[in-house]
Amino acid sequence: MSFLKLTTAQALIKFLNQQYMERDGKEQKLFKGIFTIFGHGNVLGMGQALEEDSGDLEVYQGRNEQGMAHVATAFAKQKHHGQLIACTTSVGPGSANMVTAAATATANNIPLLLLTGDTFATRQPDPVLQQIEQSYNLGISTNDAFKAVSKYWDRINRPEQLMSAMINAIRVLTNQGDAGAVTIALPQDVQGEAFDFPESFFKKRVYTINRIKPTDRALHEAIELIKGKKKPLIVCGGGVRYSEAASTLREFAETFHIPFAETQAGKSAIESTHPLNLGGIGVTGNATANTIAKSADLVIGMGTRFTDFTTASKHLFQSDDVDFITINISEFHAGKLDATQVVADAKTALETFTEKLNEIQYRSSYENEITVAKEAWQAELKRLYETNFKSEDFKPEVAGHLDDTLTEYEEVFGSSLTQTAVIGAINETIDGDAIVVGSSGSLPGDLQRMWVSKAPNTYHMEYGYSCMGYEISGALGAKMAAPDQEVYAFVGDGSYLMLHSELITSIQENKKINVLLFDNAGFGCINNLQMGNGMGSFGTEFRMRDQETNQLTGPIMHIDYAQSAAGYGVKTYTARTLEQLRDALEDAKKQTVSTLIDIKVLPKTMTDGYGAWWHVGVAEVSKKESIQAAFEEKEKQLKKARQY
Ligand SMILES: Cc1ncc(C[n+]2csc(CCOP(=O)(O)OP(=O)(O)O)c2C)c(N)n1
Ligand SMILES: O=C1C[C@@H](O)[C@H](O)[C@@H](O)C1=O
Ligand SMILES: [Mg+2]
Repeated sequence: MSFLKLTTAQALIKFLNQQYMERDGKEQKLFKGIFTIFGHGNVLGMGQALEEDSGDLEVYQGRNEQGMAHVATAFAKQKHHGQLIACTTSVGPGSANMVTAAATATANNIPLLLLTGDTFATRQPDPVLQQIEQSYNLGISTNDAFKAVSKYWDRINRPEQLMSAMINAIRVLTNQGDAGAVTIALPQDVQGEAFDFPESFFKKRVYTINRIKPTDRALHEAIELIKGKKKPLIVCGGGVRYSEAASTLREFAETFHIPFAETQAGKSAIESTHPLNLGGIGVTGNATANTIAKSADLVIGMGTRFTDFTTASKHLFQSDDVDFITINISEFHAGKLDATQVVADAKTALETFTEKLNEIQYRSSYENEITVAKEAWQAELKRLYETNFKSEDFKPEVAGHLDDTLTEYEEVFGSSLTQTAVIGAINETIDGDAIVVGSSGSLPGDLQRMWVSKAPNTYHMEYGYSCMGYEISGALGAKMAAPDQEVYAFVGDGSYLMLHSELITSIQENKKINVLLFDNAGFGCINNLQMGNGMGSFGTEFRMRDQETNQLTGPIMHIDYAQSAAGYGVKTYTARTLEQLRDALEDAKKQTVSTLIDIKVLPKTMTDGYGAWWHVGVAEVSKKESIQAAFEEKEKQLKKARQY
C-alpha cells in the first residue's frame, strides 16, 4: 500500500476533487468549488491547503457565512443535487452564522457540505478566542449547534478520522431521499496536522442517481387502488424535479387524463399552461388546484413532503372516500398521511405505473371540470394583473385591515402600485427561460399562485424553511448553476434588510443577478396573519417610534434602497408606476452587472384566500372579541382536518 503525507485539510481538498456524479451518462465533478470566509479557525489549515493546491475547485469569497451557504444550497437545488459547492468557515461566530443555512438545506433535503473550523483538539491554548467554554462539558463548541440541523455531523479530532467521516459525508450528500446539511467540524490544530493517508482514499469515486424501483407488492397495491378511483389528483413535488421525471409525469398525466397540482418545490417541472397543470396547491395555492383537490378521491403525492402549506394543514382533501398514494424515494416521507406507500424514484415509479395502467386501460372520469376551473383562474389572474388603487371600485386583496391607511402609504411611497399588478407586469416582461427565485414573506404565495412558468426548472422557491435572506444568495446560486439564464430574486423589504450581502459577491464574481425588491414598508404577510386572526397591527409595519405613545406607530419609514445598492456598484432603478417598472425591466436585461429595482408596493395588495385553511397558534384566551372569534373559527376548522 502506498501513502501520501498530507495535512488533514490538504487530504480533505484532495478527496473532494476526486468525487464525481454521473447523470444520464454524463460525468462531472461533484464539487464545483468552495466558499470561504477565513479566520484564525480555518485560514492556516483549510486556507493553506486551498492556496497550495485547490485542484479543480473554484475558490469563492463569501460575505456572510449564512449567505454563502445559501448560495451553495441554491446551486445544488438548481443543479438537482448533481453538483455541489462546499463552504468553509472559521471557528465560533463564523460557524454559528451558518447554522440557519444548514437548517434551510436540511429542511429542503438539499445537500450542503459545511466545513467548520473548531477549537483545538489538544485543548492546550484553551480558551481560544471565540471559544464558548461550557463548564459542564469542555468537549462542546459552537459546532455542536449544527447537530440539530444536519443530516450528518462529525468532528475530526485525529487526522485519520477524516477518511471514515468523508465517506459518510458523501453517502449522505448523494442520497437523493435523505440529503441535507453535512457538517464536518475541523479543529484548528488538526487541520494542519499531517498523516500518512493511504492513496486508496483518494481514488476516483463516481456516484449516480439511485433509481429505486417500487416493490411488486407496493406496485400492486397502488394499481389496485387507482383502478377503483375516478378523480385522482397528482401532487407534483420537488422530487419530480430532482429525479428529472418531468417528461415521464407529462406522459403519465396525459395518458390517463390525471390532473396535477404543484408544490412550491415542484412548480415549473411542466409549464403552467399545460391543460392538466392546475398550478399551485394548498395554503398558497390557487382556486383551480384547491377546488379540484376538495373532491379528489385519490391524491398521488410524487416527491412531496406533504407540508402544511401543501395539504392546508391536512384540511384540503375533503372527499369522504379520499385515499393517498405517496411515491417517494424517502421511506420517511412516503410514510405520511397513512398512505399506500411506494418507496421509489419518481421517474422509475411513473414508468412502472404507466405500464400497469396501460394494461387495464385506465382513464380518470374527469369531464370538463379541469378546463372550467382553469378558465376561471385565467379570469382571476387577469383581474389580479389589473388591480388599480386609483379605480373607483378598488378593494385591497386583503381587505378590512389597513384600508384607511393605504393613502398614507401612497403618499410616502409616491406610488400606488399593487403587488399583484407588479407581478403580472414582470411575468409578461422578463424572458420565458428566466429563473425566478424566492423564499419568504408574501411573495412565495403570490408566485405559487400567479407565476406562469414557461420553461422547465425556472421556478426556484425555497419554501421548506422559508428562510428570510435566502432570496439574493439563492439567486446567485441559481446563476452560478445556470449562467446562461437571467435570474431574478423576488424579495420583500424585510427579507432584503435581513440579508443581502451576497449581492456584492455577485458583482465580484461577474454573475449578474436581478433583484426585484418589493418594498411595502413592513413584514407584510405577518401583518396579514396577525390582523386576519383578530390582532391589531402590532410590530409588523415599519413605522418610527412615536415619542408620545412610545410605540412603533409613528410615520412610515421611507428607505431609498436603489440609492443604497447603487453604492455597491449595482445598476439600480426605482419603479413607482407600471411603465417605469417595464422600462426598468427592459433596461436591466441589457446590463451585464447585477441590477436592483426598488418597487414600492401598497401593503394588502398581495393575493389572499382561494379556499385553503392554515392551522396557526391562535390565543385561547384574550380580552379581544376578534381573537376569541378567531380561536373559535380555528377550532371549527380543525374538526374538519385529518388528525395525522
Ligand atoms: C429568518 C426568518 N426570520 C423570521 C421569519 C418569519 N417571517 C416570515 S415572513 C416575515 C416578514 C417578511 O417581510 P418582507 O420580506 O418584507 O415580505 P412581505 O411579507 O412584506 O412581502 C417574517 C418576519 C422567517 N421566515 N425567516
Ligand atoms: O411565518 C411565515 C408566514 C408565511 O406567510 C411566510 O411566507 C413565511 O416566510 C413565514 O415564515
Ligand atoms: Mg415587506
